[in-house]
Amino acid sequence: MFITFAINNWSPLLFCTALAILLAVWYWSRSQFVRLINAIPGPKCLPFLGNLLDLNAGYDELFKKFTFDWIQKYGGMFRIWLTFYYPYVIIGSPELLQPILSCQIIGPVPKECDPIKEHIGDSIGVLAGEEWKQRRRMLTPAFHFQILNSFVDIFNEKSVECARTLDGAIETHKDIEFDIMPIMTRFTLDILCDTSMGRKPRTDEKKELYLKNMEAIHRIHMERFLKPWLQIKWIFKLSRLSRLNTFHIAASRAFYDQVIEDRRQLLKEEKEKHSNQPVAGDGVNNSISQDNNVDSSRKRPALLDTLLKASEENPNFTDVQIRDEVSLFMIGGHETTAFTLAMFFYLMAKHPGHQQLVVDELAEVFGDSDRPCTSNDFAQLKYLDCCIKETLRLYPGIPLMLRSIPEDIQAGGFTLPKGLTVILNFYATHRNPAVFPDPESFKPERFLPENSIGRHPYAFVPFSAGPRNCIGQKYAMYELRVVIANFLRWFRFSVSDPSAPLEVPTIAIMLKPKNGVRVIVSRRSNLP
Ligand code: HEM
Repeated sequence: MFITFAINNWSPLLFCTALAILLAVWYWSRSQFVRLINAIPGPKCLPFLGNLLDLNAGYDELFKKFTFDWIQKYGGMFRIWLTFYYPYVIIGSPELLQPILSCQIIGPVPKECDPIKEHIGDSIGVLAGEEWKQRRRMLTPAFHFQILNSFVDIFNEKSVECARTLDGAIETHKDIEFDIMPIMTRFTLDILCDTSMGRKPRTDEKKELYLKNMEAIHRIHMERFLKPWLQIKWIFKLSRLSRLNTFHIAASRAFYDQVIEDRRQLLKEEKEKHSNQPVAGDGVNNSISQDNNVDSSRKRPALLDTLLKASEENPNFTDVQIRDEVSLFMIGGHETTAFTLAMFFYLMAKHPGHQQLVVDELAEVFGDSDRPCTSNDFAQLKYLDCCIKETLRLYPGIPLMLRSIPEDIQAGGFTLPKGLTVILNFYATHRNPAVFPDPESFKPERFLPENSIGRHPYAFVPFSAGPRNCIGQKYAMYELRVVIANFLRWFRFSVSDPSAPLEVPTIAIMLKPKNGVRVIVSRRSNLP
C-alpha cells in the first residue's frame, strides 16, 4: 500500500526528472563539442554506456587495445567514450602529436590527474599558464650544464657503491638470473638524493620506507584510474583506499620535509661561517661552492638550493610549494632512470653482439684505464647513445601522457575541441612501423645520424616535446651515460635464453616490468 501511494504521488516527479535527464543528454549529444569528437573514428559505442564494457578489461588488455589494436585499426588516432559523458581521444602518431605538444598555451592538467595532485600538490607538473612559465623559469637554472657537470662525480662515486652491491648479488646468485630492478631503484634514489637534495637520506631504513610508500601510492592511483567511481571525491573518501592514501602521502611528505630541513640547516650553517667573507654572484650556491674546508658533498650546489634561494627572495614561494616541487623531482627523477637503466642492461643481455659493440667503443675511449667517465667523453660514446635511445624507444618510462586541450586544435583533418582530454601514446608512437621498421626489434643503428635523416621530430619523444617537455632530460642523459659507461666496463650482462621474446612491461602510471628485470651478471674487470 505504501508503494502504491509512493508511485501514485511521485510518478509525475519521476517522469519529469527522467524527461529532464533525457533532454539534457539529447542537448549534450547535439553540442558542437560532442559532434567534433564523434567525427573522429573509434570503436562502436553503446547508448549511455559508451565504450565502458570494452574498457572493463584490466590494464594489460586495455594497454594493448590503446597501443596496438585500435591505433592500427583507426590510423593513429581514435576516440572512446566512458559512458556518454567522458570522451577521450588517444593519439599515437608523430604528425598528430606535434600540434598538441608544440602548442604554446600551457593548459590546466586534466581532472583525471587529481589523484596525483594530492601527492605532488601544486608543483610544476600540474601548474598552468603564467604560473607554470614562472616556475619553469625559476627551475631551469638548476639544470645548467655546469651544475650537471658537477654531478658527474656523484654519478661515478655512486656507480662504485652500486657495483659493490651488484658484486654481493653475483655472489648470492652465482650465474643465475636475478632481478636487478630493486638494486637500480635504490641506486637512482641515492643519486637523486645526493644531487637534488645535497645529502643522502639518513638511513637505508628511511629509504626503504620511502620506496614502500611510493609503491603503495602508485597502486592506489592506478586503482582510481581503472575504477571511475573512485574518481568521485566523496565516494573515494568513504573507501579504505582513501585512508591508506592519506597515510602513505603523509609519510612521504615527512620524508621530503626532513630532506628540506636538513639542507636548509646546512645552508644556514655555511652562511653563518661566511658572514665575514665577501660573497660574489648568486648567494646561496656560491657560499657553499667556494668553501674549500667543507667536504665535497656539501660544496656541490643541489637542485634544492634553487628552490631555497627562490623562497629567500620571494616570501610568496612557501615551504609547501618547495615540498611539492621536491616530491615531483623525487618521483619523476628516480623511477624513470632506474627503469631505463634496468631495461638497458636487460637489452644488452639479450643482444650480446650489441653489448660487445658498446664494450669495444668504451675500450677505444678509455683504453685500459679505470678512470671515471667525464662529460668530455660523451661526444665519443656514439654507439652507447644509440643503444640508450633504442632502449627509450622500446621502453619509454612514461608511455601514456594525459593532456587537456587548451584551445581548439587541428590534427589530422579533425578539430580537437578545447577542454577535451587526450591520451598521448608514446609507446604506440615509438612502434610505428612506417617510421621504425620491424618496431619490436632492438636495432640501435636506427639512431645513427645517417639513419635518422628525415625522421619526423615527434617520432621519438620519450621525454615528451615542446615547451612542457621533461626538465630533467639532460640530467637523465648525463646519468645514464656515466653509469652505463662504468657498468659495461666492469660487468657482463647475459640471459639464459636470448631467443625468448622480449619482456612486455605492464603499466602503473609509469612502465613497470611484470616479473622484474632478470639478468645474469658477471664480472668483466676490477673496480677502480
Ligand atoms: C629516463 C628518464 C626520464 C624520462 C623518460 C622522463 C620523462 C618525462 C616526460 C614524458 C615528461 C612529461 C610529462 C607531462 O608533461 O605530463 C616529464 C616531465 C618532467 N620530468 Fe622527466 N623524465 C625522466 C627523468 C627526469 C629526471 C631525472 C628529472 C629530475 C631530476 C625529471 C623531472 C621532470 C619534471 C620536473 C617534469 C615536469 C616538467 C613540466 O611540467 O614543466 N625527469 N618527464
